[in-house]
Amino acid sequence: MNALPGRALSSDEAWETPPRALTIAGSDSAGGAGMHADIRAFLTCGVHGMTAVTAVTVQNSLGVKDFVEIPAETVAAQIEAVVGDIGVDAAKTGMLASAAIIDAVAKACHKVGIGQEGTAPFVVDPVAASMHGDPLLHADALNALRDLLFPMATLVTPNLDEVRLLTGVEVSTRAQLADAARAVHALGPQWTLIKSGHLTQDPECVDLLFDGTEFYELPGARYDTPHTHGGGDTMASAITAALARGAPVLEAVRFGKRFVQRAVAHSYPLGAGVGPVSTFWRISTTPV
Ligand SMILES: Nc1ncnc2c1ncn2[C@@H]1O[C@H](COP(=O)(O)OP(=O)(O)O)[C@@H](O)[C@H]1O
Ligand SMILES: Cc1ncc(COP(=O)(O)OP(=O)(O)O)c(N)n1
Repeated sequence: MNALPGRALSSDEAWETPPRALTIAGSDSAGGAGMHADIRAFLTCGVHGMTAVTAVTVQNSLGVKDFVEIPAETVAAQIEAVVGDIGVDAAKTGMLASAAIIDAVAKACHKVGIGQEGTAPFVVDPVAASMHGDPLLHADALNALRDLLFPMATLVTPNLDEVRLLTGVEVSTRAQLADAARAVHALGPQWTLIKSGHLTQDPECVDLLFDGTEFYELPGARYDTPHTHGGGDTMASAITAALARGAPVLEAVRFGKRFVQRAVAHSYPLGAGVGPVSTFWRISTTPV
C-alpha cells in the first residue's frame, strides 16, 4: 500500500486487502457527521473502516434531538472484537458521550495496542457538541477526556469551543491559536491540531499543528457556505486513514487539511438546516 493517499487507487491496489482503521464514535441519523462521515472518508481514502458505536443520535439538519448511549462494556467489547480478529493500523474517536464510555475506551485501546504506548496511531477528536450547540458529551466527562484519553493520543484535533471547554483558553484571533495549542499540548498528546473553522471573521481557515516544539501553519481558503456539517469528523478520519496507510503525522495532517478543504468546497444543502461536507468528489466516475 502506498503511504500517500492523495490519489485514486490503481486497479491492482483495489483488489488488495486495504489498511484497517477503526472509528469509535456515535451515529448521525442524518448521515452527515459521526461514524457515517468517518466510514465515507475511510472508504474514499482506500482504507477498510471498522466501527465501535458509542451512541445513537436522533439528528437531522436542524440539530440533535436526543441520543442514547451504548453500554460502556459493549463499546469496549466492539473494540476488542474487531482488533483481536482483524487488527488495526490506526484509530480515532468522535462522540464518546460519557465518562464511563471514555474510561472503557481508554482501557480497551490500551489493551489492544492503540495509542502512544501501542503500535496503532490514535487520533482523539474531542467532540463535545454539535455545530448547533447540542451537547454530545456530558459536562462531567471532560475530565475523563483530558485525564484518560489525551495522554494516549498521537494527535488531538479540538475546535475552538472544545479548546475553551478543555483548557479555558479563549481564541478570537489567528494570533491566539499558538496559546491554545500550547495549553492543549500540556494535556499530554504527542501532536495537537487546533482547527480554525469557528474564527468566522478570519477571511481564511488557517489551522495550527504543534508537536511541543515546532508550530506548523496549515493554510486554507474559507469557503462562503453554511454547509459544513461533519467537517471535523471528515478531517480527523482522513488523517486517520493517512496514518493507517503509513504516512507520518505531519504528512497525514497536511493531507487531512487538503481533504476537508475539498469536502467543504463540494458541500451541499440537505433538509431545512445545515448540509454536510462531501466526499463524492473522491468517487471514481468510471462506469460499472
Ligand atoms: N467555511 C470553511 N471553508 C473552508 N474550510 C473550513 C470552513 N469551515 C471549517 N473549515 C475547515 O474544516 C476543518 C474543521 O474545522 P472546524 O469547523 O473548526 O471543526 P469542527 O467541525 O470540529 O467544529 C478545519 O480544517 C477548518 O479550517
Ligand atoms: C454523532 C455525531 N458525532 C459528531 C458530530 C459533530 O460532528 P463534527 O464534524 O465534529 O462537527 P459539526 O458537524 O457539528 O460541525 C455530530 N454532529 N454527531
